[in-house]
Amino acid sequence: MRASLIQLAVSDSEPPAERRSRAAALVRAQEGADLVVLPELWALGGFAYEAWATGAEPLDGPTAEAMSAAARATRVWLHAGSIVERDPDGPIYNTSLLFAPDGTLTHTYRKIHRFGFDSGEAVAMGAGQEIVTAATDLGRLGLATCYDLRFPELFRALLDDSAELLVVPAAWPERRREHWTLLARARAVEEQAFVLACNTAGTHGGVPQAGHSLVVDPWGRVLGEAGPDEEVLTVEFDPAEVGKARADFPVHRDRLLGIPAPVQR
Ligand SMILES: O=C(O)CCC(=O)C(=O)O
Repeated sequence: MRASLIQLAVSDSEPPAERRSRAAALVRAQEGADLVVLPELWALGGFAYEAWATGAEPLDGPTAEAMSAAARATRVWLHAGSIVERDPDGPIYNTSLLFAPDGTLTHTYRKIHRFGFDSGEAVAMGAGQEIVTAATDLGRLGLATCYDLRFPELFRALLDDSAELLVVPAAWPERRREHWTLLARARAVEEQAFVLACNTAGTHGGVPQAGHSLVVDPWGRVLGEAGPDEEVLTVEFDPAEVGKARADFPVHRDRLLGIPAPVQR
């Protein structure tokens, strides 16, 4: 299969409507790909907190509409990164959108681990409550977003739901780039899965982004890695490698499903 990760440069100066058109054109340019991935919160900016309340949109809002049309025109599975979702009955969420090649929105995932400690998502957004995997003709996708990458138990839950291709849109800062590439590889090795990790480039909310989107195979090998700037990273691989890796090195068989309790002293 061929996957294209669109590492969009996100700035505070480009209006969201223009960035939407630009992203849609980039998706349409990926003809021949099977799966196209965009980063986290690329329309408003992952660190542009002050833009979220007014820019939040519903699941049939302008970003979803543009991405559905782009997926349909290009006949690709499109993981359109995430939007600031306005839930009419609740808070805002950081919600990822997956579109089928006919443009149908088949899955959404609300980010479970909110980043920011005492600011940003952690105070402004609701936390997702559901693990999401998606059966596709390419394999089963497991959905996670940015900061989620630091929580291996989420990825174990995705494995337990048969995920083979772990798709991680992000807005990961340059300051912690080493963590980004290291954790993407760690999750691939642990779950014996492909990791497709798509970051933003540029600077939003005053936070320079790391770029360096990457695709990692189930052995932890980096099949392709972007540089720091806007770029489309295209990688070809065989999803059947997941089953082969799990059969050749059946480490999951040795999982202790109940870790022994600590000895009381
Ligand atoms: O965990 C990190 O270092 C970055 C996470 C982040 O920027 C996010 O989840 O938006």
